[in-house]
Parts: sequence; C-alpha cells; structure tokens
Amino acid sequence: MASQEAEAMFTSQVEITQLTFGLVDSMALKCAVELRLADIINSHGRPISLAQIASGINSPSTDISYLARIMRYLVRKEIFTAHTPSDGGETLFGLNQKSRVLTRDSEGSITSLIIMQHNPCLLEPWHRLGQCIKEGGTAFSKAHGCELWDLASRNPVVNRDFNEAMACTSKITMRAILSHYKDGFNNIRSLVDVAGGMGGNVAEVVRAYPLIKGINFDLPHVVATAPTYEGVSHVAGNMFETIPNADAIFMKVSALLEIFFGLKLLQQ
Ligand SMILES: C[S@@+](CC[C@H](N)C(=O)[O-])C[C@H]1O[C@@H](n2cnc3c(N)ncnc32)[C@H](O)[C@@H]1O
Repeated sequence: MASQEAEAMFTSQVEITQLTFGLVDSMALKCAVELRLADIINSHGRPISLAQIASGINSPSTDISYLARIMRYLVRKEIFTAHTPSDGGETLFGLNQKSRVLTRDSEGSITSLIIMQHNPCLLEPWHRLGQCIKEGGTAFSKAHGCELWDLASRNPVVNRDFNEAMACTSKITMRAILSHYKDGFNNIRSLVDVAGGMGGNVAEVVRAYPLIKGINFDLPHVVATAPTYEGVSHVAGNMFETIPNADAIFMKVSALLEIFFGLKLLQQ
C-alpha cells in the first residue's frame, strides 16, 4: 500500500513538473519561428544538416551546439524529423506536417499566432490571473493599465501581431465553418462582421457567396491596416456607439480571449 502511494505521488510529481515546463515547449516553438527554422529547411526542398540550418540563420556568430540542443528538443516533440544514416553520416533534419505549419507565408501557417502569443506585452497579463480572481478586473488592464484595444491603438507592433494572429486563425476556422454551414448565408445580400479584425472572416464568406456585399467593421487602428478584399468594404467605428446596417450581423470572438481580456462584447 505504501509503495502504491509512493508510486502515485511520484506520478503526480512528474505530471505537474511536465505541466510546469509546458512553457519550454512554447518557447522552443517561438525560437523556431523567430529563426525561421522551418523556412530554412523548406528552402532546400529536402532534409538538411545542422550546418546548413545554421548557415541559413541570419547571424555572424550562430552557436551551433545551442542550435543542436533546440533541434534535438523539437525533434523529440515531433516538430521536425531527424534521420541519422547507418554509415555514421551527419544527421539530416526534415519537415513533417507540424513543421509545415511553422513555415511563414504558407497556406495553413500558424506562425502569426505563435508570434502574437510571445509578444512580451501579451505574455505579461498571464501573470495576473490570480490577481484577477482576488480583485476582479481584467488581466490585461492589470498588466498595462489599459485594455488591449487602447494599447494596440498606440503600439503598432502589438496592433500588427494581434491582428495578424486573428487573421491567421480566422482563415482556418472560417473555412471549416463554411464547409459545414450551408444554408445560413443563402438569403442575405449584405453582411456586417462586427469586430471583424482585418476582414478575413467576411472575405471568406463573400468568397463563398459572391452575391453578398461584405462589410468589415472594427476600430480605426485595425481597419487602417486591413488589406483590400474584393466585395468587402472596411468601416471604422466603435460598436458600442453604432454599427453599419446590413441584412445580417456576424460576430466571432474566442472564449479564451474573453477570459483573458475581459471582452465585454455581449454584456453591454
Ligand atoms: C478577438 S478579436 C476578433 C477578431 C475577429 N472577429 C476574428 O475572429 O478574427 C476582437 C476584435 O474586436 C475589436 N474590437 C474591440 N472593441 C471594439 C469596439 N468597441 N468596436 C469595434 N471593434 C472592437 C478588436 O479591435 C478586435 O479586432
């Protein structure tokens, strides 16, 4: 019995330790994106050696043994493949399905999400969850003295990182939604996406239903950086004051972001 208890205790210690160091996985991913490791391998079109990866990194003093440790970790996490020839030749590192989504600019890339998540301004509020429970309020305002939208309107890097991350995840989820949600858009001729970010959601709807006139509505600093989409007009404003008229309103936010930023979209 005592040994069973000791075994259970040990298992718990291991599991909690793994959870604690979950941060390492996240930071190793950030490092891979920052150094464009997947893009470097991808540019060769085949698995490559450590020295080839190192020569693709934009630095005159790359520490190859440090790189080896990061690559070993990412291989262990099944982010990259590694193949060592039986004749003792150099290990070659290649891409798999996971590392393909770590290539920038590729269809299905989720690098923008990783970049946003590790922006120091967006990391800081995670330290404030306990404080939010004790005192109420939002983690973001406790960390920065203002809400995300205010900071983004003053900080172009936060604005870009956040908007691009939203656009990247929206493209993936909207395509999945549209492939299953068949009839809802058939009878409307105009659609406004309220708090639509850079307009990717409504652009996907209009792409699938070209007769719909799409309106993307968001704060001025967001629509100012939005790309042009055929059939979509961008309108800047504050949804708590007024929103553009349309046959239907579309809204999409993440429950996680609601917890994190204390979004008050539907309560007001
Ligand atoms: C979590 S993001 C979601 C973006 C987009 N709907 C998507 O799914 O990718 C929330 C959006 O709400 C916008 N937002 C916040 N407050 C707003 C307001 N008062 N009026 C209009 N948009 C607002 C932000 O600028 C941001 O683009």
